[in-house]
Amino acid sequence: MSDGSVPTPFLSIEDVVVRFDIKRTLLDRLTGQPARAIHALNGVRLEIPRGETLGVVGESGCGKSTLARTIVGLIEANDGRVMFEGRDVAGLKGGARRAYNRRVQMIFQDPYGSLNPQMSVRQVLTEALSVHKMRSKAEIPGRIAELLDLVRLPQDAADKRPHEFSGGQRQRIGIARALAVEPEILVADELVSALDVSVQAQVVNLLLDLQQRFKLTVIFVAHDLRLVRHISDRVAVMYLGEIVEIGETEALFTAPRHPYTRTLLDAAPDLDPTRRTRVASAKGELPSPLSLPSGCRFHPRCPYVFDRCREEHPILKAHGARQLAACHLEDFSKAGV
Ligand SMILES: Nc1ncnc2c1ncn2[C@@H]1O[C@H](COP(=O)(O)OP(=O)(O)OP(=O)(O)O)[C@@H](O)[C@H]1O
Repeated sequence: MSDGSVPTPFLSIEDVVVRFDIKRTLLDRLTGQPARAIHALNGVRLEIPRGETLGVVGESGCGKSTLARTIVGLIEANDGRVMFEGRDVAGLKGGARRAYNRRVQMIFQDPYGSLNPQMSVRQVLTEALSVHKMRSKAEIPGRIAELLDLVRLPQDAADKRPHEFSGGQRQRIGIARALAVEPEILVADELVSALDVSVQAQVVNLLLDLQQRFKLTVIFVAHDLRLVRHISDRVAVMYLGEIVEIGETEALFTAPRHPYTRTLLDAAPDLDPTRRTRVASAKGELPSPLSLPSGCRFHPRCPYVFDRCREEHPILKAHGARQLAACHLEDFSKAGV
């Protein structure tokens, strides 16, 4: 509590803006082209309570990975703040910063790329345990055995190297490495998208078990809506660097409040569309993040567009107790097209 009455949010993302500047070429300079930037995050605002699993979905290029990387501190925001237990992460120094880096762990899509091929699993885990001084030297072998059990790998895995494992097993090693430092938040960016479908469910169920066992807060970035529905308490839908809808998982999946969410759900083959009223879908391609549309960023593709959408940027507003959506229509599913 900050003043004895208002609870301090566990993790809050406050109007975060991230731009990637594009280097001007010689030709750009000669032809007087102005400097340009990719607008990857355009004012993302989000609070994540302790213990929640938040799914983050949206088309490729909408800023999911940028958001994940900004939360763990791999990308610095141009504007806005990431607040952890009421403190601005950008301002954390020394021991406080190291503590944040330990408490918030990222698991990457490609464990092969993030695991040193020369190191055995034992060395990988020993390194993780030593960097953050999690255990004394004498305690490390016991902790490694425990971690292998936790991610359901056999004990002899400790002396093997990454190439001796399947993709799913490597992903378990990545999870064990993250767990070694006893994090409170796990940020999983496309954790299973490189794996076979049959293996995906096993790894996601493992994550779900670990989340419950250690009361972890999980940010689960994924394309696969079926998996997101399975694992998440709430889901945030991103479009062109903004959250256009956020809500409790079942509410959002059964009665989406933003036309873009509906488009995403309609495009997912293995969700049951018969439970939703059919409405019109988005048209066209995702606009370039180099030059954002005016008003509602979704308006050029929205089947329900009207004048206000072209001019006024909608903010997230409540639809009942369980959802927020940034759309000028009160209820788009009742609008005529
Ligand atoms: N390091 C970078 N330099 C320049 N542009 C970048 C960089 N990282 C991301 N971008 C751009 O920022 C935008 C958002 O990318 P991001 O990877 O966050 O989207 P995403 O939703 O995670 O996509 P995907 O689902 O394909 O991973 C894209 O236009 C992308 O090309």
